[in-house]
Amino acid sequence: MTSKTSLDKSKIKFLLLEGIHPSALQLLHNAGYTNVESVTGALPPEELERKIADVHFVGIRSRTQLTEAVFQAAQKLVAVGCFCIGTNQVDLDAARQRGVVVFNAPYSNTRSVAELVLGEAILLLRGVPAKSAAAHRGGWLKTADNSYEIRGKTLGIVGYGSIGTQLSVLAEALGMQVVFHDVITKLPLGNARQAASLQELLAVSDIVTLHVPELPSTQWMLGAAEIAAMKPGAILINASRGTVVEIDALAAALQSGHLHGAAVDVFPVEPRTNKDEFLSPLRGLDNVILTPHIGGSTMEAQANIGLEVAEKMVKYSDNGTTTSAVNFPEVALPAHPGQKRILHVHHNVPGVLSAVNQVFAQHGINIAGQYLRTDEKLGYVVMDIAADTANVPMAQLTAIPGTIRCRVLF
Ligand SMILES: NC(=O)C1=CN([C@@H]2O[C@H](COP(=O)(O)OP(=O)(O)OC[C@H]3O[C@@H](n4cnc5c(N)ncnc54)[C@H](O)[C@@H]3O)[C@@H](O)[C@H]2O)C=CC1
Ligand SMILES: O=C(O)CCC(=O)C(=O)O
Repeated sequence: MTSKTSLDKSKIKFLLLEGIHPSALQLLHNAGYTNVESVTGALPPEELERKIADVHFVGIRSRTQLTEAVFQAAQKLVAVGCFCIGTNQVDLDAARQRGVVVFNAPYSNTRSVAELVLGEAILLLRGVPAKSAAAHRGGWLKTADNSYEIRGKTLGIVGYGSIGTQLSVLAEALGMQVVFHDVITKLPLGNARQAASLQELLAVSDIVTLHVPELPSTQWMLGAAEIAAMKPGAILINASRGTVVEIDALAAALQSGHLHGAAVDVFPVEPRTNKDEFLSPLRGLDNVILTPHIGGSTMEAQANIGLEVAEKMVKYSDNGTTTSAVNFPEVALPAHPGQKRILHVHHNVPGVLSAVNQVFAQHGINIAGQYLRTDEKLGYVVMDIAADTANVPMAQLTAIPGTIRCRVLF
């Protein structure tokens, strides 16, 4: 159980890792948060644990692993901003157990990923990666053999969410037939159709592209058997997560000629910084486009993500708003000017709200506004009380059984 009173804005420390776009820094500064440290790459675990000890807000992308040990070291942390879609790099339960809110940007780089995948599909169907590699070595592979238009080909999309559906629309505009597989029954856009199973999708697709999150159920979902079930001469694209495809099985299928080509943006192990060496069994295969996890790395996407996630962190810091948090009940209590605001985070067990209200009643403190939201594990209540309340009974509020964190915001 922890309790603290809000700090002056200049004392609230932000740590932004992995080269987050300057739009985030600008937004934080404009909102009065000037104590911001920006770091280009991801930090090694020990350095991260040391650095995060006095940080209130941390911003990361996909390479920083926020583990139980990191949260243990981050005693002052109140929120995490994932400047990306995926949140698999964060131990969301460890964060929630400590009352740490996690935000992300669920849509800002969707279009960038969809465009890259489509571009790669066209290049691979024409054998461009291999022809380009040969030309760099002085070769000249002028031939139409094994070169195809994208028009009329079948695109198999695994994971028909934000990226999958965006890609579906773009692919149909180019004359492709779209078939998708999802664990949920989804409304097909345009002329797309939902396959009865992953096996059916693999059997009919000329290009298979993966857009599922990293989950226990998606781990290694494309292994040797699934790759063998793809059409001979098909193409595989993975811009989801590196744990979705068995990379050795993919390398073998490319070497044997079963697959015509592949584009891979995400890997089971990725270098932490741009100075670290990239190691992969796919290196040296000319029919493979290898990219350094840049599916969402466009100036447009990064600038928008910077604004979106920084704004979410500012709103949480300024007034306790958790709208669109990924691990927390969503609360947005309108400001009641001139009043004190208290945040109380607790385990979702019976009686906590009633105990909180009893504490205020005992002290004759009237509650001007109160908003409680719960999920299956957590309760989060934001309360406004009269500004002239001389002493907020923090010790009593914090002592209520089930309390995780209680603080006076302003
Ligand atoms: N390469 C890159 O730079 C980027 C990679 N990504 C990755 O792409 C993933 C997908 O992003 P969004 O489309 O925004 O996510 P989303 O959550 O909108 O869609 C994911 C879809 O996958 C489905 N799904 C989940 N488990 C499945 C399974 N076992 N089989 C079939 N379908 C399953 C879900 O029902 C959902 O429809 C992200 O979770 C992230 O890991 C996202 C952005 C950039
Ligand atoms: O841009 C990044 O660092 C990560 C992009 C990504 O994989 C995501 O948004 O989930």
